Amino acid sequence: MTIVVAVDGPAGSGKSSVSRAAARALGFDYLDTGAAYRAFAWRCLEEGIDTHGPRDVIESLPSFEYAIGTDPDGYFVRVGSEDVTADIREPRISSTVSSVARIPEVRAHLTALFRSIIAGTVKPGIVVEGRDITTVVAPDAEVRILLTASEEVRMRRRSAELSGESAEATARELSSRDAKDAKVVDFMNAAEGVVTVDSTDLDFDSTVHAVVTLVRERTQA
Ligand SMILES: Nc1ncnc2c1ncn2[C@@H]1O[C@H](COP(=O)(O)OP(=O)(O)O)[C@@H](O)[C@H]1O
Ligand SMILES: Nc1ccn([C@@H]2O[C@H](COP(=O)(O)OP(=O)(O)O)[C@@H](O)[C@H]2O)c(=O)n1
Repeated sequence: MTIVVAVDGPAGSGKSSVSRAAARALGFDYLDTGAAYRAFAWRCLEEGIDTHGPRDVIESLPSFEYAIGTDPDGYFVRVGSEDVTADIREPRISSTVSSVARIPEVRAHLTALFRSIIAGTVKPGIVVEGRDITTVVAPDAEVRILLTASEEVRMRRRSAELSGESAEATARELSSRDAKDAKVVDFMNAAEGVVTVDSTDLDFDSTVHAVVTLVRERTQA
C-alpha cells in the first residue's frame, strides 16, 4: 500500500522544495499539485480563454492535456507536447492562477487527476504538496503536514528565488495570492490530525529532516 504524505501551506513556505527533498530522502515520488493549476492557467492564457468568468474556463477542461514528472529527480511539467516547466513560474501566471483555481469544476477536475497520479505510484510512497491536500485531495493520508513560516520569511525566501522581480512586487503578489487562495481553502490552520511544521527559524535541511523524521515515526518508511 502506497504511503501518502500530504503537505499544505502558503506560498513561499517551502512546500515544493522541502517536499521534493523529503521524497528523494525517503525514496518516494513527489507531486507538485500547484503546477497543474499553473499549467491550466498558462493554457487558458495561451488560448485566449477568458479567465474572468467560469464558463469558457470550464468548457476548456476536457481538452486540457497535462503531464508532470513525479520522480524528485525527473521533474517536468508538460501541456500537450509543450514543456512549460519554466513558463508556469512567470509572474503573469502567478497573477492569474488564483482566478481559475477558485472555480469548483476546475478543482474537481484536477483533484481527480491528482488522485489518479497518487493511485498510479509504484514507489513505496508519494509526497503530495499544495493547498488542500490534507483536507480535500488526501484527507486519509498517513502523514498530514501544514508547512508554514512567517509572512516576512516567506516573502524573503520567495524574492530570493525570483531574481526578475523586485522584493516589493514579489511581496505584494505573494500576500495577495495568499488572500485569494485562503477564500477557497484554509491552508493557514492545521485541520484535525494535521501536524504543523513552522520553518521560520529552521534552515532548509532542518525542515527536510523534520518532515522525513515525521514520516519515519508515523510509518515504517
Ligand atoms: N526552511 C527553509 N530555509 C531556507 N530556505 C528555504 C526553506 N524552505 C524553503 N526554502 C527556499 O525558499 C524558496 C521557496 O520555497 P518553495 O519550495 O518554492 O516554497 P512553496 O512551494 O511553498 O512556494 C526556495 O528557494 C527554497 O529553496
Ligand atoms: N492544491 C492546490 C495547489 C495550488 N493551488 C493554486 O495554485 C497556485 C499555485 O500553487 P503553487 O503551489 O505553485 O504556489 P507556490 O505556493 O509554490 O507559490 C496557488 O496560489 C493556488 O491558487 C490550489 O488552489 N490548490
